[in-house]
Amino acid sequence: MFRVLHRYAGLIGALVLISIALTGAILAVFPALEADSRATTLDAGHLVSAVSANVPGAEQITVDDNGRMVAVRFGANGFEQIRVDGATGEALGPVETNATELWFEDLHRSLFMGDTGHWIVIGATAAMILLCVSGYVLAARRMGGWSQLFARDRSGGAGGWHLKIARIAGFGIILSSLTGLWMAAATMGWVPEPAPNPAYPTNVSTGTAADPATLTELTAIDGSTIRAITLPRTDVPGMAYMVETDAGAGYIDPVTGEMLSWDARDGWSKAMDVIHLLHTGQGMAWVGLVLGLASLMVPVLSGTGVLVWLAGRITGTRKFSPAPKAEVIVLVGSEGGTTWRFANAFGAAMQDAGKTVHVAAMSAFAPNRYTQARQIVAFAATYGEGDAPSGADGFMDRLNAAKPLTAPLSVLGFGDSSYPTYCAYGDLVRDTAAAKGWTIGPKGNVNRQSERDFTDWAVAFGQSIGVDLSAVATYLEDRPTTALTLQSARMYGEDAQAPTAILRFALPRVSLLDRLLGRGFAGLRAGDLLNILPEGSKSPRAYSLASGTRDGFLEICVRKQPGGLCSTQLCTLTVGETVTAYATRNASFHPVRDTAPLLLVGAGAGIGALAGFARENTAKRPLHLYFGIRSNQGGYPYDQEFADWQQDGHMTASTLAVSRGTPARYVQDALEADADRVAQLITSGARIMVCGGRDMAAGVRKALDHILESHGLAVDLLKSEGRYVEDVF
Ligand SMILES: Cc1cc2nc3c(=O)[nH]c(=O)nc-3n(C[C@H](O)[C@H](O)[C@H](O)COP(=O)(O)O)c2cc1C
Repeated sequence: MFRVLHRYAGLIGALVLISIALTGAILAVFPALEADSRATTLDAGHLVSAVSANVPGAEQITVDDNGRMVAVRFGANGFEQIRVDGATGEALGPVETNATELWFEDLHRSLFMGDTGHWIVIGATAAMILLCVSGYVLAARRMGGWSQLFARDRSGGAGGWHLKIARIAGFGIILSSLTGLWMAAATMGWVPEPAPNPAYPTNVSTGTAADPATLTELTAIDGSTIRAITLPRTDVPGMAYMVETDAGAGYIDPVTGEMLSWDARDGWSKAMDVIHLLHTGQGMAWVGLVLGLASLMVPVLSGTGVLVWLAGRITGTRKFSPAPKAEVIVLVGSEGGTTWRFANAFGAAMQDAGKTVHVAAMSAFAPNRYTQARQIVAFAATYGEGDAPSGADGFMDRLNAAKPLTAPLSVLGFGDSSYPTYCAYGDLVRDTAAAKGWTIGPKGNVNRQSERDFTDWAVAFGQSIGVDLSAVATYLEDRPTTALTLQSARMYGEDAQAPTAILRFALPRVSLLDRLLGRGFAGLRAGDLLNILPEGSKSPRAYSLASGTRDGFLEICVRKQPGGLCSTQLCTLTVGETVTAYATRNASFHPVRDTAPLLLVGAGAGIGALAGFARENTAKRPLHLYFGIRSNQGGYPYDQEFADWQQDGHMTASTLAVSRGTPARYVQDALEADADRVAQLITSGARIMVCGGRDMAAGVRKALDHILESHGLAVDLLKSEGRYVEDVF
């Protein structure tokens, strides 16, 4: 329901909302431009005396919300409004209306359409509130609960920006909209006007009026609190000063200076003042500027929102049911995105078999919404050392907190059997659920996105509930792949039986849509993955990118594996030949954008991503590299670049460990040898990124634990703080 509300309220109102928001943002600047620094220091009596002397015939003195003081008198051409210097009471010249401000005000309040426009604006403002509230509900679901609303979000593209901006700007937009609606209601007379209303005195003295600067009650009023003073007419005896201040309104006798009647401003009227201030910023310019900034985000949010919606339509995502209506809940724990392909295929096959299906990220796990669920299925990928993928953020906490449902939970793990922690996260989910009392459905693992593993499990699952899913593989939409042309190849380490190639491919043309949606080959960064489909296999192999889209080429570092299908094909590729590939994001292995030093540790082909981080380090943050290779005879990968980058500041220092050199040492030995410097870097806040083989990563963890022990730190602690990340293969 919230998704439909959010989508349609947004699409219908987008243009009107953009116009209201932009004009609101522009109007918010006027108070800051117009704020009058000549606020008065005089009391009301001396002010009236000075203004009367400078503007003969003045009948009223008013002060607007920005402190501009105006004297009004009846002259030859009717009423005249004269700006007055609050500090001296001197006349500054006729008031000039700001035509631009009036134009924007008219557009903002009624789209130049009078009452009809006013109603459209009221409707659109209400839609804006619905949009923000439904948006917050969706954001909380996506982040895994309200307590996680502001947790770090690693998604990129239009959707990522939409979420990041909306979470912050939403509060300002809601505040502006609510106060705007209230003011519109007040204009329409739907809320009582709370102005103070003192009784007109009947006992005003009729003698000669005294100099206002001598009237006790008038001079007792602080001039800076005045909103308006109406002066008694000299030709009509028995008239009193009418004074309106921040505190209330009353009448003062012009002869005796006595306060004849007074009506204090009540709480209601003060609340209206605050609402007015919050909406217009008048009287407190910075509030206006903050809210104006939030309003400026409305067009950005409309644009990114439309792109998210378009992306769903263009990729042809099948329409699944909302969670409370679905019999089958499919939850996806993915990092690189490939698991979604299987989940969507499974969901579509189940739907065509007559089931109502809901497909969502594991991070959106909300068991209390699964009121019709008969089956819950989790497709869970594994990362790092058996860790959860980012798409399952918060899942385990909620599983632990939830009461088991009667619907059984089936877990299909996605992983790679070359990892010792093969599908470990899927196993963890299954074991935890079983321990909590959930009934566990058919289990299975999918190795390297094997369609056969997937089909085997799906068929077994279907049988368990009486549904034929033997054709599930036909629902697998293939990812769009691209032919990449090799531009250059550099080979190293052939003497040491560790052939490693740096392959540079031409960046394919990136469509505008991909660029806007941040997908395909658009917006890639070093550390993202280039998935290559070797000839003769449907199973892609992922290589870390050593370059980003901005570099204008795609570079990977490949270690030739004995008998390896893909690495052999890549290492024998010649310039001008092509490979079939697609790219996926690996946001958990991007350097966090801050100024903390980077400590990069890697070995073998792991140097690719690390070299990419140095290449993109245009901000020249401190960057220290420890890098292990088998032999440096005849050079090693990126040897020339490292020298250049150290010269131009992209890299602070690089330390090489050669396992078949003299002295023979691994990268962890190099870290131990530099223990003091390493400890100093980490204790001063460095972020550590490790890339390469599993054994190397385990050795590095051990060495760092040893180095950090005496400093009260450990790798696990750094990991939990997000300061230690690994990309291990
Ligand atoms: C950096 C990285 C680390 C991985 N770590 C593991 C692991 O520890 N255990 C495992 O079984 N699979 C591991 N895998 C394999 C993925 O789980 C597997 O490719 C999965 O299908 C990816 O799904 P996704 O694209 O939806 O995230 C890893 C893959 C990458 C790229």
